[in-house]
Amino acid sequence: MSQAPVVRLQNVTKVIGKRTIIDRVSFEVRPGEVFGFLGPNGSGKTTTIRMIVGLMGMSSGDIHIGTHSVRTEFPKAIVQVGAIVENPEMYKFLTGYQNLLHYARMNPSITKERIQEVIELVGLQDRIHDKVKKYSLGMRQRLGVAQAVMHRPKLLVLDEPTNGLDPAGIRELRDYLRRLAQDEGTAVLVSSHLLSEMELMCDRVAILQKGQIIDVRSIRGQDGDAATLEEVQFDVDHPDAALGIFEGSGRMVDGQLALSLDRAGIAAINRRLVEAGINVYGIHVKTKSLEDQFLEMTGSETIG
Ligand SMILES: Nc1ncnc2c1ncn2[C@@H]1O[C@H](COP(=O)(O)OP(=O)(O)OP(=O)(O)O)[C@@H](O)[C@H]1O
Repeated sequence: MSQAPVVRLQNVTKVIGKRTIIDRVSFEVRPGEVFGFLGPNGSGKTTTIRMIVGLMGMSSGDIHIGTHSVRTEFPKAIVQVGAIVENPEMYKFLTGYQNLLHYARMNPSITKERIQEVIELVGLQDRIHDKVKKYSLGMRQRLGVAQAVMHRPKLLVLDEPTNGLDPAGIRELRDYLRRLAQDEGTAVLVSSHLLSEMELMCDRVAILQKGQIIDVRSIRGQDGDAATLEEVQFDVDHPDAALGIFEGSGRMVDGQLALSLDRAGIAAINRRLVEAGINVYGIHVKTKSLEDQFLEMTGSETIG
């Protein structure tokens, strides 16, 4: 909790014509965290990701990458990002290695040692000198990730990276994304419409529905075990002020501040509210599995 977020969305909104496609979306991803952006098809994941990487403008709100605003300091913000949003462009008649060399030439800070490092990171060392046209989808994706992280971005963004992968490919993707987060401290943001995949891969997930974040919660404890987290509502006299303190992790439910917390978290949040001069009249704990919540909120057809 103490580390400054790598990416921070604050009330990001996108209006197209008369439709609000993205409605006040706020969340943050911290260094070394694999963060899932989960929602049914059409909920607005791609639109949000396109705004993060500057492929689309925001109607209101802001996104910071580190300390730089995507709105007002785009060049400084985007150099800290590696992304695969559409299919990565690869030269199929070149080898994987030649493709990486080609991209490395555009950035003088990328050394041969770094290229070797990213190849090992994504586990492509045995096939890197084969032509890309011989690669499976999973291998092409690894090459795409290797290319996206060569310049050591603080944030890696992948839109629906599990699409088309078989279970083994998904497991491999999970393993190397976790390695990247742990070894290099990269913050990883991945979108998916499949809860089962997000649960395997992510530390935390935000659930998006109809352009709104309806939940942000942790999936793993620091030791890698599933954390026992609960939805906790704080009945307070100034809910808006309380929400302001926990922007990014808190949300408003029935006029009350709601957060996903473990037992220690409940006590800590209560203390912070009181210290901020906010009166707490009640604390309500609701235990529900992520799957239960996701089903309830978005309908069963989207569960993988
Ligand atoms: N340029 C656009 N003009 C109008 N509507 C748009 C535009 N782009 C996206 N939308 C609408 O915004 C909503 C969110 O789309 P988006 O592609 O972001 O969803 P998604 O969660 O990524 O879904 P999927 O997984 O199907 O790609 C959809 O209802 C879509 O029709």
